[in-house]
Amino acid sequence: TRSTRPQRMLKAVQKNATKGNPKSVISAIDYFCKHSEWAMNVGDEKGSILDSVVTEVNPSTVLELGTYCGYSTVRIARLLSPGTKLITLEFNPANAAVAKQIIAYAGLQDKVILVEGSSGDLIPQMKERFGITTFDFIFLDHWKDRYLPDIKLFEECGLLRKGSVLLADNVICPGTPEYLEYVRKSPRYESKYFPAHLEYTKVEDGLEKSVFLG
Ligand SMILES: O=c1[nH]cnc2c(O)cc(-c3ccc(F)cc3)cc12
Ligand SMILES: [Mg+2]
Repeated sequence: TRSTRPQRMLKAVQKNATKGNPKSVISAIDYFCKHSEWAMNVGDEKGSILDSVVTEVNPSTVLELGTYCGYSTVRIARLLSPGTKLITLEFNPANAAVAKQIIAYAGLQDKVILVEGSSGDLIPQMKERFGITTFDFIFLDHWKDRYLPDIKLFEECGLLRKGSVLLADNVICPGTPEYLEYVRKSPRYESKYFPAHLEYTKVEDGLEKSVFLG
């Protein structure tokens, strides 16, 4: 039967990237998406903004919502301090299976905890299952309709502390208007918009960085 796009992306990584070299894995995926098949990775333009925020925060506890094929997982994990791990949640088992292999190809498997399941179910389990007190950095990149309920879940579960940074992809395209209104209006967040474009296109999109004020 016909392969899937994530499976073809994995083949492109195995063919064109160097094992153990995260930068080459990132480049191979971007090349595949620019020249072969578009895919919903955060991409290199928004990815550079992601890199700069991760570097600035230098987080000890990291959560990613929406692994997909592991592109942003690799981008984040390659920047983490030794001994720091990131937890990434993926709803789709087939995507998780590809992501696991791409993360391993980059040599970052020891810095990543990949968990299959829905964010709504898993967020309340973070403390008990992974010994998390609060998250220093959260990357929201799963499903636009989950951004608002999930940020409220973070608050309810006491997973945010003064200075926790949330970075959200796709706030313009596909768009998360209710989430944007919430973080921009709430006195408990300091929000900033980073304009960019939808990955591998000229369509407007951007990242919203929101700092929890406690
Ligand atoms: O569903 C998505 N989850 C996470 N990231 C996404 C992302 O970066 C882009 C898109 C997307 C954007 C335009 C389009 F025509 C089709 C899909 C979806 C997701
Ligand atoms: Mg995205």
